[in-house]
Amino acid sequence: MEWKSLSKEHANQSNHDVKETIVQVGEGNFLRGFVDWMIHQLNVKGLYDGKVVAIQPTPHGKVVPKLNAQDGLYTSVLRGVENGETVNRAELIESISRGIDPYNLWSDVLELARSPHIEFMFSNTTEAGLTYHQETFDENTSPLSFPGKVVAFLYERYKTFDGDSSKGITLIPCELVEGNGDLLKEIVLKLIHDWQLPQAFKEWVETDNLFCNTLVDRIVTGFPRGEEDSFRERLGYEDILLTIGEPYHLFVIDAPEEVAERLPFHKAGLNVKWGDATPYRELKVRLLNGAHTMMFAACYLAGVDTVYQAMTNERLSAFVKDGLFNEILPTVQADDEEKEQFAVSVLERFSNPFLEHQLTDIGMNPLYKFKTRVVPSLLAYVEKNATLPNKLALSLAALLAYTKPVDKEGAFLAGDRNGTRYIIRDNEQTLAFLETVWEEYEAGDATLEQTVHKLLVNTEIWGTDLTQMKGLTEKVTADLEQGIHELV
Ligand SMILES: NC(=O)c1ccc[n+]([C@@H]2O[C@H](COP(=O)([O-])OP(=O)(O)OC[C@H]3O[C@@H](n4cnc5c(N)ncnc54)[C@H](O)[C@@H]3O)[C@@H](O)[C@H]2O)c1
Ligand SMILES: O=P(O)(O)OC[C@@H](O)[C@@H](O)[C@H](O)[C@H](O)CO
Repeated sequence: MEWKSLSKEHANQSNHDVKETIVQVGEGNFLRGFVDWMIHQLNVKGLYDGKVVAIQPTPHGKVVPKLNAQDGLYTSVLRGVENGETVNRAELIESISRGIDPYNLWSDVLELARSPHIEFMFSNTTEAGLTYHQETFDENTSPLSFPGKVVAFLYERYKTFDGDSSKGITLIPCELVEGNGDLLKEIVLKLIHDWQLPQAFKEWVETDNLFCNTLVDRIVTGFPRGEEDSFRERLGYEDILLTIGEPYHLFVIDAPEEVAERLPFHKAGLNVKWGDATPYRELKVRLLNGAHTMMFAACYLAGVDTVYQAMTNERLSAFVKDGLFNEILPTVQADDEEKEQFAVSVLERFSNPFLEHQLTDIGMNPLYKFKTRVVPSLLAYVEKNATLPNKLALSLAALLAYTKPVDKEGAFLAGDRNGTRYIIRDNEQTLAFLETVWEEYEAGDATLEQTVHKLLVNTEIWGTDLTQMKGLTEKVTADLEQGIHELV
């Protein structure tokens, strides 16, 4: 049977006279399954009246054409257990009006910047996107970096409204980086300096625009590969942007009361907290993201593909629980009951049978994630116990095994699991370093222990010299020699 593609024919709300009030840098799974889903809830409940324009952050994006082909529509499916009940809820999300590819239609972005209605900017460009890149400014073309686009957008707005203080906007970045709002502001100011833009513009950015720190939490696994047929039957249309996630969500936004009034997520029954994100961040990044990062390589190399498969495998789930409860949890500074409860909820969320969270997806930029999400637990454990945490050390060995290249794969490297190729994705410098170090090993110019030493001594990668941790190089070498799948 031929299914119709999702389009405005299926919409419940009219797209006429829509007011575009939110600009969003990013169009990925997470934003669609989280922020845009939340704006939709506000619109539906009459608590907000505005739509989102999604801007593609990099020249390689593939989502904007799909979004526009579907008139900005897509379906969110939330699957899992909520308040003890199994839910499997599909909802047409109508909060996005359109997408813009700024590399082809930069003039559309500038036109948006000139709109008096714009009041918020959301973003999620991954940790790699929220970084400073030196680049030149040409008013007629899109800057390459995310912060560069923000500066160009704000500058156009500043000029259009002649520095009117009421035309500043509230920026709510969702990248999983500590102090994300402060960092975005810092990079924006640095670019304004680089580009020698007027001092008055800099002052307008600093005083009339608000940069908020946030913390986000929801597992969004994206498109349900392999389930296309059953979804067509269920929905009655073809949706190439179907977005699967769990029902659980938490959004912490550090912003003043007036922002909460303009964007009343909490009144729509959403789990949005207004205030300092720091305490939530520590718990979430160390316990949830830390456990994901600790488990992905070891479980993948042991032969399973998804988090759920790992959690339903006796040996692998014992590994995850041991690492989480005995090695990560005691090192996190938080109220005992609160952290225990959070760790229990993490295991429940990982055991969600309705989510197919691919371990290789969690393994994107794995060395960077290990540095920010696991190394703090490793260091704190050794400091506290004067001995190595067995499971975290094993997860480090697994990470090295996972990132050992066998080939190149476009701009990335390829790894091998018993004849199955997977892509090793990280930043350019990290990949070049891995390639060189492992080539020397393969050429017989370094022993395995010397290779592990070369990897662990790199402070750029780990944020610290891991060879200083007594016995770690030897333990990781021994684990690699024995084979990760034997040990987990
Ligand atoms: N998926 C989740 O469960 C989840 C939950 C919480 C937080 N997050 C965060 O969201 C981020 C995105 O996850 P996703 O599932 O939406 O992935 P995705 O692949 O669907 O989207 C990634 C987005 O980031 C952009 N991007 C990638 N590299 C970039 C760069 N160097 N510069 C600018 N933009 C860049 C892409 O163009 C795309 O818009 C993750 O890094 C993660 O920190 C994800
Ligand atoms: O999204 P990443 O790639 O930064 O990390 C992988 C997972 O740990 C992450 O997506 C979690 O599922 C998410 O952070 C839950 O809120």
